[in-house]
Amino acid sequence: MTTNKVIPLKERNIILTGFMGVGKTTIGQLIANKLYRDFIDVDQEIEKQHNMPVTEIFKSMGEKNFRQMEKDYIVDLCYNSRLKIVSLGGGAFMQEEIRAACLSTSIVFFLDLSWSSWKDRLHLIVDSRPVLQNKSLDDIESLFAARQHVYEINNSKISTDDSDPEEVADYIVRTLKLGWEMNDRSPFSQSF
Ligand SMILES: Nc1ncnc2c1ncn2[C@@H]1O[C@H](COP(=O)(O)OP(=O)(O)O)[C@@H](O)[C@H]1O
Ligand SMILES: O=C(O)C1=C[C@@H](OP(=O)(O)O)[C@@H](O)[C@H](O)C1
Ligand SMILES: [Mg+2]
Repeated sequence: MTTNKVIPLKERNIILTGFMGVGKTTIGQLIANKLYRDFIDVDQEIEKQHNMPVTEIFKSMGEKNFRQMEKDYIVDLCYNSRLKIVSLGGGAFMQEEIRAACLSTSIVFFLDLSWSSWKDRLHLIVDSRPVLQNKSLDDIESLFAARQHVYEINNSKISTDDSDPEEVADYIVRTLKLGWEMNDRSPFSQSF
C-alpha cells in the first residue's frame, strides 16, 4: 500500500465520475490516448474478471456483490497505481470508501450533464444499464437528482452539455496541463 505517501500531482491517477451515460467511458479513453497513458474502465475490468457483461453480473451475482467487487477494485487501484486514466461506473461514488480513496490519491473530474440533455440519451444506454431497467422516467429523474450532490464532491466539474466527447477530452487535457505546469512552477511543493 502507498497510503501514507504523498503522490506528486503529475503522477496522480485521473478519475472520471458522474451519472450513467454522461460519457465517462468514451471520454476517459480519449483522454488516455491524448496523454499516452493507460486507460482503465472499472466496469470493463470487472466484466473481464467474470467473463460476462455487467447486466449478467447483476442477474447472476446480485447488485450487492457487484458493489463489493467495484469497491475492492477501485480502492486497490487508487492506493497501488499511478498515472492511469480511470472511468468509474456511475454508482461507484455513492460508496464513501470509494470516494475517500479517489479523493485522497487522485484527481477527480465530475462529468456533469443536465437532466434535459441526459434523457435524450437514455435510449442509447438503457439495455446495458441494469439500474435503469424497469424504472419509469420519473424514478430515473429522482435517482439522477439524488446522486448529483454526491458527484459534487470532486476536484473539477465539467459541464458536457453542447460538447462532443473530443471537445470534453481536449478541455480536460488542457486543464490538467495547466494545473501541472502551475504546480511545477510553485516554490512551495511538487505535490499536495
Ligand atoms: N458528449 C457526448 N455527446 C453525445 N453523446 C455522447 C457524449 N458522451 C458520450 N456519448 C454517448 O453516450 C453513450 C454513453 O456513453 P458512455 O461513455 O458509455 O457513458 P458512461 O461511461 O458515463 O456511462 C454512448 O453512446 C456515447 O457515444
Ligand atoms: O450508476 C450505476 O449504478 C451503474 C453504472 C454503470 O456504469 P456507467 O456509469 O459507466 O454507465 C455500471 O457500473 C452499472 O451498470 C451500475
Ligand atoms: Mg462507463
